[in-house]
Amino acid sequence: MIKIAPSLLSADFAALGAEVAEAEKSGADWIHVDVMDGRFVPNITLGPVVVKAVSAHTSLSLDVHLMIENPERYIAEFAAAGAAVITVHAEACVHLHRVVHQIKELGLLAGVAINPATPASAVKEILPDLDLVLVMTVNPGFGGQAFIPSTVHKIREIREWANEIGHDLRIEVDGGIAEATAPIVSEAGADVLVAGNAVFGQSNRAAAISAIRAAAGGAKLG
Ligand SMILES: O=C(CO)[C@@H](O)[C@H](O)COP(=O)(O)O
Repeated sequence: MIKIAPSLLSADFAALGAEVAEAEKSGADWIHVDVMDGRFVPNITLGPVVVKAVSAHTSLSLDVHLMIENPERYIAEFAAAGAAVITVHAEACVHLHRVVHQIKELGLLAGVAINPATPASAVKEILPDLDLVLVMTVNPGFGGQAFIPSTVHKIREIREWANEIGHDLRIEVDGGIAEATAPIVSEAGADVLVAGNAVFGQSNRAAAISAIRAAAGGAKLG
């Protein structure tokens, strides 16, 4: 089943409560929360205080994507704030296995993200321990960037590895996902589609979510 996770980065930051409530009403499955520190990525966004505030306005799972250095220092705080999924970057974690298990021990789903220039092999060894792999389809830091097609083969590779070991892995994609790119990533094996501009940038969010879901689902059926 495809999940659509609208990214808060493209929402109205002055009305986040209303924005997540509307996304839920419009058919979103998860809410994707982009946490940026101005060091790992060249942008600064929000922290656990905002995650907690947002969690009061939705019953959907909060899918927290940590684009920060030293994520191990903040995992407990994001868990307490209401995160259901926490994803850290392979490039930001020297002790990736320890960080992944820190997330799982808190009862959350654990994800690892890889940047466009990072090979899929960066997650191969730890794949059995993961609930989710996030294949970045843009360089992290900003919404509204163009999808990078050369990232797609990594989705396929990771899906094959997961199938080989019989592991029920979620593969998430993030960056430039819209009606046109959804079938490409879905056909390759992605099943959680993050969409910022293609949902929150549209006036009719329900129509935007169903168009992306239909495009992705069509590819799977085809
Ligand atoms: O993590 C990021 C960017 O670093 C994303 O979640 C963006 O917010 C996606 O935005 P669109 O490309 O879908 O507009």
